[in-house]
Amino acid sequence: MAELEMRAVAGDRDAASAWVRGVFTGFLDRGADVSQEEMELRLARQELSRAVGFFDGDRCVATFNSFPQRVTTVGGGQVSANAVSAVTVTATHRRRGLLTRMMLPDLRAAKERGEPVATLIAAEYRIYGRFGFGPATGFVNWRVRKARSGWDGSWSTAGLAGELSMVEDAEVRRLLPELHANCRAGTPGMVDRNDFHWDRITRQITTSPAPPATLNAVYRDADGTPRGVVCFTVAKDWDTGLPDGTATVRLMYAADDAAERALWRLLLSLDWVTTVDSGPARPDAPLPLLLPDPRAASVVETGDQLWLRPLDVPALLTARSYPAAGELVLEVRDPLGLAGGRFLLSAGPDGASCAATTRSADLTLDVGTLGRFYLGEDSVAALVAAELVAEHTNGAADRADLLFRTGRRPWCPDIF
Ligand SMILES: CC(=O)SCCNC(=O)CCNC(=O)[C@H](O)C(C)(C)COP(=O)(O)OP(=O)(O)OC[C@H]1O[C@@H](n2cnc3c(N)ncnc32)[C@H](O)[C@@H]1OP(=O)(O)O
Repeated sequence: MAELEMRAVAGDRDAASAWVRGVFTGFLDRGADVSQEEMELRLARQELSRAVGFFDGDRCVATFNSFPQRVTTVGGGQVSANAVSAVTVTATHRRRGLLTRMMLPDLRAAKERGEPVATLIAAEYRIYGRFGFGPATGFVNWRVRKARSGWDGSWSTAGLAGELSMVEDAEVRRLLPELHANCRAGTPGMVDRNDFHWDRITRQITTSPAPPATLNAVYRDADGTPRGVVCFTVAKDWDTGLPDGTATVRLMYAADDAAERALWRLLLSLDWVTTVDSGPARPDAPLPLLLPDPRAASVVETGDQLWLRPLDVPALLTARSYPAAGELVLEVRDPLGLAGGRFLLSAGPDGASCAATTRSADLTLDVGTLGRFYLGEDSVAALVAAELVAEHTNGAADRADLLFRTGRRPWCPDIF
């Protein structure tokens, strides 16, 4: 087979259309199903300025995109990121290095632009570690069997400090940008989204695969300010003559604890529903502890969500806050030669500095491993136990945990 060449698709309508169909094929959807209307929407509204692909004749057989993103860090700051998305290589062209040929120049360009980190949501665990990405946030999918939970039919949403109301899709669309921004501000690991995304997930525009039609509820605090939203589906089941339905959360944003509790309470108090499936929920959601018998909530699945690829260690480490004072010398290995080196982090509640140093290292780790604890997700001591971090100074892992760990775990509810 002749050597294929990588091309940018921005500004070339035919190439961009083939690229969109290539993404569908690569994700095992039918490119032929992209309607003319959807193609026009995607070409007009999808951020394709950095999209590249490999073409075999007219067919786009490999796709890759990246776009600017803001990620909330610990302490509520924001870091600029290079978000990687729409990575596909069609089955006919896999394992010939096409992904590698798209990824490497993109990471180098992000580094040149000065973005401290690249991000993605990994379809499969084993794809991206080799490129220096590490999983930085996780999720837990809970299944609550209400009959086991202490539920006696009397649960309701009475007595909340605020108010819940059912709303239609258009109202969710109207409220989502502000709700999401409020939630994002206090949640390390959350990323910004654009209007195209909001239009799609609230079905204001028709795209495929279509998001499921949902029931929607909004929680407003005592001042009437929207603080949370849940969109859920209900599979009704009366086969046995008794109601045995399942409610599944498709989207939930809560800007504070009261909103989060209220939304779970609504779901748990739905009549006809005997099972509540949380979908990929924040890993430390209060859901099980809201139940008289938390064992009624069983873990269906756990997994990783946002992956981080540090590109500039000092810029990244100084973009978050630290609850304690301390110093740490990190030897960061980067086989791709983008972000490696030995760095001294001097951190404290009033700020942090980080710069290259010749001091001997306390800890040695691969660049992707930094992604694992940067937002407070993994414990460094546990990473030492797993031999993902080497500890050279006694107590250095514990010191790192005092600096990096957070009260609540980071959380990225969005797939991009
Ligand atoms: C951010 C996102 O968009 S996530 C979505 C990722 N896309 C998908 O999952 C769609 C289906 N899969 C695909 O499209 C392709 O298989 C891709 C994109 C994952 C990989 O593309 P390829 O061009 O085959 O990857 P490439 O040939 O560059 O592989 C580089 C290395 O990664 C390895 N690798 C690639 N994919 C996988 C995988 N799924 N599991 C394990 N290893 C993998 C290859 O074996 C190769 O290893 P080597 O260098 O030791 O030989």
